[in-house]
Amino acid sequence: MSITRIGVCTMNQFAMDFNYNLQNIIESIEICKRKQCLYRVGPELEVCGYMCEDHFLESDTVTHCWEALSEILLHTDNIVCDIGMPVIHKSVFYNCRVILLNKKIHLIRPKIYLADDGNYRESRYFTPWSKEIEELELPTFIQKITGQKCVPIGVAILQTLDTEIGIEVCEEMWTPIPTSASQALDGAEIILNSSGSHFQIGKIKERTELFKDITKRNGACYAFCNLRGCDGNRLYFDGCSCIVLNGKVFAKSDAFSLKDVEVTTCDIDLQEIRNIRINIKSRSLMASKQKHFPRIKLHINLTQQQNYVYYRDIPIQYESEVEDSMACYLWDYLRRSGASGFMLPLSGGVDSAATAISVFYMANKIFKTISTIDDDYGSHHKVLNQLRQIVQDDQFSPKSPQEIVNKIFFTVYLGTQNSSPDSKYRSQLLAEQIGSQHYEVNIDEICNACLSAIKPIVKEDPQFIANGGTLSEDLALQNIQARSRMIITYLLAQLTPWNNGKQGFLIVLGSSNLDESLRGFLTKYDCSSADINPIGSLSKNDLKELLDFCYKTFQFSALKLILEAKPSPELRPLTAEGHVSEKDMELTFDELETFAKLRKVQKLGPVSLYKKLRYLWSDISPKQVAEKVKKFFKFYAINRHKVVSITASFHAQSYSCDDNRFDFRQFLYNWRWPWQFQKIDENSE
Ligand SMILES: Nc1ncnc2c1ncn2[C@@H]1O[C@H](COP(=O)(O)OP(=O)(O)OC[C@H]2O[C@@H]([n+]3cccc(C(=O)O)c3)[C@H](O)[C@@H]2O)[C@@H](O)[C@H]1O
Ligand SMILES: Nc1ncnc2c1ncn2[C@@H]1O[C@H](COP(=O)(O)OP(=O)(O)OP(=O)(O)O)[C@@H](O)[C@H]1O
Ligand SMILES: NC(=O)CC[C@H](N)C(=O)O
Repeated sequence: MSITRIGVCTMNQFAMDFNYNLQNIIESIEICKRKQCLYRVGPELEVCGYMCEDHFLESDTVTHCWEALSEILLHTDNIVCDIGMPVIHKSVFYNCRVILLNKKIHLIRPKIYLADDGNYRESRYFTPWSKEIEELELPTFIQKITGQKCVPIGVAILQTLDTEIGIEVCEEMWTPIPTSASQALDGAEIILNSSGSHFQIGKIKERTELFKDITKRNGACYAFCNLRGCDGNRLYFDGCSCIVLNGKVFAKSDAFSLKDVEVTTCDIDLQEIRNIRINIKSRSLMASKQKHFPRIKLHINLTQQQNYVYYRDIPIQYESEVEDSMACYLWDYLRRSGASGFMLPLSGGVDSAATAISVFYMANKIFKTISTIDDDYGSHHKVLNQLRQIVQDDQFSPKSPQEIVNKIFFTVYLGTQNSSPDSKYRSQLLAEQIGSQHYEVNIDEICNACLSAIKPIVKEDPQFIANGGTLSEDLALQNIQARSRMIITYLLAQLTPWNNGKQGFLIVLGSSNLDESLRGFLTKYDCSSADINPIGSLSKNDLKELLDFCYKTFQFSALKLILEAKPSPELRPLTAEGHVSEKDMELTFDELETFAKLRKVQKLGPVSLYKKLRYLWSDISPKQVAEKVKKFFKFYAINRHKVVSITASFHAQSYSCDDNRFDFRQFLYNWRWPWQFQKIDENSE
């Protein structure tokens, strides 16, 4: 047997916060030493954090990384430290791994395939490495510590006294022929992948399948090391690091945890890799033809492990990944923003209930963390201290998640003459069950004051359609209610801490969903304009699933009532048939979700989308399909401008329509789409 133990460090790094990141890295190295790991691997760009975006283009960022590295070097006695940071070589920026051992730098390994789709734009900052190994001259203050003038930079396999290690950086694993496959064929037994891989529904499963597949085909130990936490923007890195051997997951980090540093490790018997490889003949044939990678020698024996614990294949399943990721994201946002809590306009509908329940979910996670005293990482103390700082009470010791919610979460029902008693009741009941401090404010007077102000200008009082008015009058009367809600919410967010004798401000949460944003069924600069929107990339159906899951988990009766109610903006006079969103939108939420997926995930334009839907919606005639497709694109085009100014949303879905970072499309269209609609008409005859 040949046993080795690697320390895979999942780290919650904060973009551009060098002190905090360095402290976490040093802590992770010390934990690795305590756990007798001889190789410490960290996530992608961990020194400066990921996403620094255009800060990656500032040479200061790279200089600060070297400064931090000068301290990390002092902790590298008898342990290989594999550190992620940007490096400049011959005036070109590279996204690199820096391999340290015994106060020396042994290799700088730049990324060779950059991440450039979806949420990533790495080639805006970095250049992929495409050369043979070269020599990089170290900054003089580093030379003084390492005693080296130059170190190798390029792609190589690390050769220790007893095994060989391949290095892969995040996106390289997602390519059709991953670098790890070639390195494994050339003899690397352990592959280390350091990543900054964000959360999206279903992605953890997809990733794990890739690791299993790579190690099954080749026989290898694959250690995937991911970042954790809010990236400083809309993404949440889910952590979920793991160690996989020959197709089986042997160890994994806690998913969606509040730990800033976590070291995952397990004992790997390298003999198991060798035995498998020898016996796959087709692999042997391929390996015999594999191009040779240069070797970098590390004078260390990695198989010093005397004890051996055998691990079993661990299933990776997360049924609450959306709730968990949103909760962790909100916690990072809260503790880093300096705010003293959240404020939410709570309407008694699905959307704001989903936002509210994600704050409760966050509190529940905090409560569980601070109730677990025997955790190796001191998370109990760290999280409790952060919470005490936020609530401005150094004795605060909550006995339930509701007690936490009560200190940091404020909700407000903003009723008008068009609001129903049912929605008011649902809002108040949910607030009571989750523990938020709930207010009720009637905004009729504010709307009336606005209308009085323009009285001298307008020819007569505007009326709702139900009272004989035009569509313009009706929309204006709806929008003034919606916009007044936003103003009152911000006013309360600013004054609530002061009113409670506390310092600071509250973060205003928004809750407009994906379907309504795509269709433009929202008032620009109303309650959809907030500081941050946790649910913006989720469809109404996703949100209903989320509420249903939370209802089953927490048994809050308010959630059941909310799920049973018909979505309504309640902005028009109450009539017998009510003000029903789907009727107003002229499209159902199911239809909108289908459009969202086909246009964004499958990248279908109006004509291809129509052709696809003819088969998917075979129960209606091609003409009816054509009408729905044209209706959708008309509304989308008229309203796309609303998405430009929409609140930043937490990214959770592949079909998000976020115009600022994910779904780049113009916002001024010819909404008649004459060319495309003519083709659709020709095809539907
Ligand atoms: N091309 C363009 N580029 C930039 N801006 C453009 C523009 N076209 C119009 N605009 C601007 O946008 C304005 C129109 O947008 P906006 O003010 O939003 O108003 P609008 O789209 O006219 O009406 C809002 C709609 O959302 C519905 N709603 C509102 C609130 C809540 C809910 C709910 O479900 O709870 C639903 C409401 O029933 C109504 O159907 C124009 O008056 C103009 O100022
Ligand atoms: N009466 C209200 N009190 C407080 N906030 C409100 C009220 N009406 C609307 N809002 C705010 O405006 C947002 C948009 O309203 P919208 O009707 O789309 O959502 P919802 O009421 O949460 O859900 P649903 O669409 O299922 O009714 C709400 O999520 C809420 O934040
Ligand atoms: N940082 C990266 O290279 C990430 C890319 C990868 N496609 C992911 O989404 O996880």
